[in-house]
Amino acid sequence: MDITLRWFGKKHDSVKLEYIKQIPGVTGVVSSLHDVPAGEAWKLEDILALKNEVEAAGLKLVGIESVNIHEDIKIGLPTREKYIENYKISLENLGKADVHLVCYNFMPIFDWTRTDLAKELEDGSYVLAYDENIIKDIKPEKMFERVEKESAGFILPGWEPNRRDEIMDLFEKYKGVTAEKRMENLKYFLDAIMPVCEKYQIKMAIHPDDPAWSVFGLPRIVTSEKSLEEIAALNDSIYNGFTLCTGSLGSNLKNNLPEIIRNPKIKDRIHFVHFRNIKYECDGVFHESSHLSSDGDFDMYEIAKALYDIGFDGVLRPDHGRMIWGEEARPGYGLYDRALGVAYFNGLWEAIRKSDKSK
Ligand SMILES: O=C(O)[C@@H](O)[C@@H](O)[C@H](O)[C@H](O)CO
Ligand SMILES: [Fe+2]
Repeated sequence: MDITLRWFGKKHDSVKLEYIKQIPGVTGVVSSLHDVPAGEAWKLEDILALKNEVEAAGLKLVGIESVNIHEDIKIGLPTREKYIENYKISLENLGKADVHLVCYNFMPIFDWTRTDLAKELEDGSYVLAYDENIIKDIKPEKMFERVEKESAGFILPGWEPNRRDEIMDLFEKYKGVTAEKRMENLKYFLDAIMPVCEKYQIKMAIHPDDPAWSVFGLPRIVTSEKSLEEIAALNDSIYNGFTLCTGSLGSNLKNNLPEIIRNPKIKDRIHFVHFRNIKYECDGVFHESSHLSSDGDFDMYEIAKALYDIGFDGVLRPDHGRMIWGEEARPGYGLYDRALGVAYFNGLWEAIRKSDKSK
């Protein structure tokens, strides 16, 4: 297994690769070409430059998070052909650069949604939080203002200010695009790219919708055990797989994470794990918590145990962390609490491994 951290590149991240390297057990990072807009083909030289930079710090570039999908592919417009071709070129170049994991999502218009990027907890730490009551009453354009104001000067994935103008136009384009249609569009995309993934052994890992239900009236399709089963069935290739993001999928408390991990139709397709915990305050209102089971709603031991039991040997990373010890960084992506998350996971994993009587 590779334990990694997400790194946004020198230009977009306050966390240094050298510091990531100091976290016990971390072998690499997942990163992206954050300046390439969704839909454009990635150049081999740019990928190699990123890879060299990571390797110079003694780490591996274990995967890409994310190669984003152009909205026309998600909507199923005729123009998708061009963007799918570009996606295939990006994959090919990643394969040539020896990168074999790609995380992506199929969320309409927005990536993850939060209503508060710096909610202060009792202990003085700051966390990302979600309140369905606010989302219910707010217009999407307003969300941009909210996010921009609170993002400490960093650009958040999916909420790039230059996307604001597209938003209303996109809402129009999404009208009438049902969940079923979106699933078909995902199949169309997967069928087109899988031959390239097979050729270069690139594991595609779709990220669940966050939160795991529809927001702003836009249907979301990666929200439950059933939807993961459906996605696995869209294309039989093992390269059509998942990012098991505990915090996203688990935001719907009906989703039983250990059970989903053990599901025979899903388990071999889990290529990437985002390991984190959340805490519900009341219905529809939650905040991200420290990784510790007792601080949140998930039993992190049971999640790690399920991963151990299925023989998980892919890539794992802590997902978001709290902002602690006065750190200033991208919301959710400070160094300190994510490093604590890694240490905690390492402890769980060692204990599970050593108590395995069958070994
Ligand atoms: O919540 C996060 O920060 C990430 O897990 C997602 O933004 C994730 O990178 C994307 O959805 C994957 O495309
Ligand atoms: Fe995630």
